[in-house]
Amino acid sequence: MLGYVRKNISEVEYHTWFAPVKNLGVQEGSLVLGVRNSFAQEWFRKHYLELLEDALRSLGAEHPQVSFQVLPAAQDALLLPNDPPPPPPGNPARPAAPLIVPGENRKSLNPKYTFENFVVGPNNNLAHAAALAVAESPGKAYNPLFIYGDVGLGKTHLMHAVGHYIAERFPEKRIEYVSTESFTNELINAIRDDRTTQFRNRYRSVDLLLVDDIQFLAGKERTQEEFFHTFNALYENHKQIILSSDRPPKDIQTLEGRLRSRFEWGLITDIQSPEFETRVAILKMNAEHNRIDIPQEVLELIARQVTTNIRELEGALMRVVAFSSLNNVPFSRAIAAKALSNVFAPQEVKVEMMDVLRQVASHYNMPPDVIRGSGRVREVVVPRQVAQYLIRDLTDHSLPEIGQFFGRDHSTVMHAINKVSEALGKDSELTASVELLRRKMKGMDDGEGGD
Ligand SMILES: Nc1ncnc2c1ncn2[C@@H]1O[C@H](COP(=O)(O)OP(=O)(O)OP(=O)(O)O)[C@@H](O)[C@H]1O
Repeated sequence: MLGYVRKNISEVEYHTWFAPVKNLGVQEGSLVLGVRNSFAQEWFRKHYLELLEDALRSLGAEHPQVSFQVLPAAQDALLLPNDPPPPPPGNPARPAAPLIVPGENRKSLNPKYTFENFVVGPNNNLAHAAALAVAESPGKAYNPLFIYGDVGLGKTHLMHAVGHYIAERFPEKRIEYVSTESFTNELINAIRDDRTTQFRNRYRSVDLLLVDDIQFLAGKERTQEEFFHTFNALYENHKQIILSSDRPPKDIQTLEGRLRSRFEWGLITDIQSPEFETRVAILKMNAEHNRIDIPQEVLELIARQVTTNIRELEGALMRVVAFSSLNNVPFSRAIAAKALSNVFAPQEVKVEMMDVLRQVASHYNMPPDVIRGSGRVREVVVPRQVAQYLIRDLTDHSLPEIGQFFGRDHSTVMHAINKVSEALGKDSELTASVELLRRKMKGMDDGEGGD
């Protein structure tokens, strides 16, 4: 909603009126917004009601209703935004200023970005393990720790998690989190105002320095120079440095060689897009956090729609929640599909090997590991062959890759596929199973009719 509002009013207006608003949830079909005082309440009613209703409409609400409630003074004083404000239009989706939490040494950390709230999966387990190691022995384990990966995959989250962990154990340690953009701007201002000494002292006296989006150093010679000295000062004093980037150091163009080599001194680790199970687990955790009781199958539908960016995945969940509560209907796959249909083009669902195995296992009512195991009885061999056939059919994986997944060689897989192909159309039970599974996997069989 805020994203919509922000596009339609000036930045000043937005900051004056909308930044302090608190979401009090949906009550009897109406979205209740907490505002500071009765003056604001009146102002919102007069000037922003229609805009807010339009915003809800754009999110799929058919009969949007918004009301305003004055917050008690104490709540007002403690007012914290629930989420980082949305990016201004035109900028890539990333949170703006981090949230402020109490605790002297972690002022700039987002309270949500802790290890407890980080779901570990095959896509991020190495980065997670490295971050934990660094958190346990800062300045000793890997220095610097360099985390890279695409947009919205949890780099900032992991960095902050290290910050929280260290802040808790060592309240006296100074922790600084900064985006490369802010670092650059601060430096420019410091030079302009003749305050470079203060600037240097500030960054060279921290115990843990977290720098986000270090790829933006590319082409900025003066900032690189300054960062080089900051890096050296911290490194020599065994202070921990963690850097994030959308690409590994070797791919950052126009980065000075001496900086690149320093970035490679410690450990370089990447985060990949999460696979289906991890996406579902992240959604589940988010739902539990927000005390939303939402069926597993709905989470699975969302996880199939959004496959690459976790920020978007979370956005999709919130969209489904908003859609169903504003329209006062319970969660279902059909409702979720509807809520997401305007934003995410119904896509060919990308199926992964593990998805197929799980579906086949549940169809034949046996654990996935048994199907992948070494058993040779017919009850296991048939599901295994069906799984291999469907993986070949529905994914881009090669025979050797499928073989590896099942711990077998590619000729065994080829044999399995041939067996199933030959039986199709002859063995009616097998044919029905394969067709049912194929439909399920393509997301066509949602059991809800054509809603
Ligand atoms: N493994 C995870 N478990 C739970 N939440 C996650 C996980 N990874 C990312 N998230 C959530 O996804 C959102 C985006 O993560 P984050 O901002 O850390 O991404 P990023 O890689 O730093 O993105 P950018 O490149 O835009 O800076 C955050 O809300 C974060 O909490």
